[in-house]
Amino acid sequence: MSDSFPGCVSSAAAALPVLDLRELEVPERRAAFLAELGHAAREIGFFYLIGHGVAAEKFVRIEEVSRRFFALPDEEKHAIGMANSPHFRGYTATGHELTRNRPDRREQIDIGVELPALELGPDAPVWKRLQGPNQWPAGLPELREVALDWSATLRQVAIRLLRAFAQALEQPADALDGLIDKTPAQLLKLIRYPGSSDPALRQGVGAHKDAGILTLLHQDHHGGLQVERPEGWIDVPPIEGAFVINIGEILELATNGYLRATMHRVVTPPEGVVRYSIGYFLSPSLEGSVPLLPLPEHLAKLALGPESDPKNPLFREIGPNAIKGRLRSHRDVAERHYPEQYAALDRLD
Ligand SMILES: O=C(O)CCC(=O)C(=O)O
Ligand SMILES: [Fe+2]
Repeated sequence: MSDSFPGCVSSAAAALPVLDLRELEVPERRAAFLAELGHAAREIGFFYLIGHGVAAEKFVRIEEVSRRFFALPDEEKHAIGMANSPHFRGYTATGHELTRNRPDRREQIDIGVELPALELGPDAPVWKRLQGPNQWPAGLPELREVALDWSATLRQVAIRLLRAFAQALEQPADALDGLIDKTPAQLLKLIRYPGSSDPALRQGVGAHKDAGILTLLHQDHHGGLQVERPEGWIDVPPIEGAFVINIGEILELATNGYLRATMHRVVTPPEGVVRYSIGYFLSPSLEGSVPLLPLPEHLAKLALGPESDPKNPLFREIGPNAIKGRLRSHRDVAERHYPEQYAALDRLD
């Protein structure tokens, strides 16, 4: 796929490290695992994870329910359109999500933590409206059980990794727990990328960094994910049963840029091919703010400072950051539910 893109470097799977989470529990392998984890997250910001313990049946169930969801009639998907939801949950049709102001060629459903909406007075901070129920399709009742089970399972893997990161940075294992110990937040996205050979429709999802703490991605066998490296964009080919893990901007901020949130994108598959992927994003509790870890001197001197986009600076307070990102990506939700913020959006661009 890469040869159709100038400046794109092709790569073997081995271009990204493969880490085995089982090694964390083996006393004589543990130190080496933590060193590899720190290295992968610092140098590349992306790696494959095997030995994560997620049962093969769970992969089968989530893949199956994802395909069945996208195969529902359009009316059923549109009935749970994200524009209905001030909590940014539900279905987004192809072309309706923007990355850097350009439409992505993918359809998806966003599923967060299933909690009731908060009762809010007029002076409540606007980000408190992010909490609320998901939208579930009437024609696929199993989606709820399977998606919430997958999210709960991946949350445990993500938390194990977060604690391993803390230790790789020579901190106590719970040093980053403050990010997640208030109201839980997370996002599960079931995604479908329809193929096209039109060069104008190459953007499956445009180049971006993930906004959260950590992302665990399950991709099907088609490929299309690419990561930015100093030498150009490299392919991240699928490895069966492995998650692709990447660092989000929150972890970059908490480590003063020692760990890296790396740019990545998805290239539209060729005509006649459909790619499915499932992203689990561990998000910080909205009420919190991002700590700055007191890294030991020998690590601190390697921290680059967070590479903040001047057009989109990051706040340490999590709630305001989270709502800003969602409003920019989903203008239809902004227009319908956040008119005041919608009117101000262009000034942010
Ligand atoms: O679908 C993929 O492979 C990656 C998607 C992604 O990067 C995202 O949704 O943030
Ligand atoms: Fe991403």
